[in-house]
Amino acid sequence: MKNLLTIAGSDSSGGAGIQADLKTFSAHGTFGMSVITAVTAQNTQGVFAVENISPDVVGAQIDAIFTDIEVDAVKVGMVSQTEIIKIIAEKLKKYKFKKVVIDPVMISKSGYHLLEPEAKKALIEELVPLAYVVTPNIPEAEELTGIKIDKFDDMEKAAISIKSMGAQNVLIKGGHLETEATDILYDGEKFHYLKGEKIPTKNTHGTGCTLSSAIAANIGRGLSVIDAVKGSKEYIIVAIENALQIGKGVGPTHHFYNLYKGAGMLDE
Ligand SMILES: Nc1ncnc2c1ncn2[C@@H]1O[C@H](COP(=O)(O)OP(=O)(O)O)[C@@H](O)[C@H]1O
Ligand SMILES: Cc1ncc(COP(=O)(O)OP(=O)(O)O)c(N)n1
Repeated sequence: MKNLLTIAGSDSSGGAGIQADLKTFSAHGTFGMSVITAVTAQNTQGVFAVENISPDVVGAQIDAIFTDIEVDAVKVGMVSQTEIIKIIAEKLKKYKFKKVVIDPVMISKSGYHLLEPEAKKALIEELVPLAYVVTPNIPEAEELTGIKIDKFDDMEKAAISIKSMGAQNVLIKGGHLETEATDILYDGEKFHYLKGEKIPTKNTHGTGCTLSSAIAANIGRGLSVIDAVKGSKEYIIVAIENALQIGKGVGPTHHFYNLYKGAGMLDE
């Protein structure tokens, strides 16, 4: 059994954040653990309140896990404040932990700023350099790089720019493209296109969280970056195809074990 850790915010409606990550870890046959950075009051229609956890308690949660349990991979999601980002970076360095997937969550689909604007600098300087894989969506890649993204060429330029910030591998997610959902992985040498058709659904709450935690699970299971990302792309497609029409707004992706066919997991 592989042990996976998510460091992220709680989504009360269960579609994104810690809850999506833990469901994804379970669906990948791994044991999920969580360090909670913030509690959000959220549903399919929006984010209504956020309470950040103190940096000391975030740090104590990380210590509690790393001093006791072997961790195979970490995913970092919502981290709203500079001091929270700093303590996470400090602890990942202290435990010399390298298999880190960073989802640079900034604004929810409903438009709420999950990253306080003044914390962007710390995200770029402290966390992105620790990423084995960083997974911005198009608006996040634009915000990180200042590059306006209209076409694949711009996604490639943004990936090069984010790689130069210190991340080892950059996955620019294409869920915000108009006509297709093609993601681009840049490993410093090659661009790998993960082609995807746009599934006609409004129920895409938690797609970014689901994809990044699937990548972390696959890396924790020992897959190469490209195989981890390919398997996760298969996983997110099935999770979106089976997304749930619950609530009055944007419904969540759905995870269950026997839907998963990516990365040969069912053969193990
Ligand atoms: N309607 C869709 N059809 C198919 N794939 C999608 C759709 N929306 C998002 N995706 C995929 O979901 C993953 C998450 O991407 P994205 O939605 O851009 O992230 P975020 O939730 O961070 O905004 C990517 O692999 C993207 O291509
Ligand atoms: C607590 C929490 N963390 C992250 C997000 C963002 O989720 P994401 O999958 O990137 O996209 P949306 O669900 O916002 O569309 C969140 N909403 N809440």
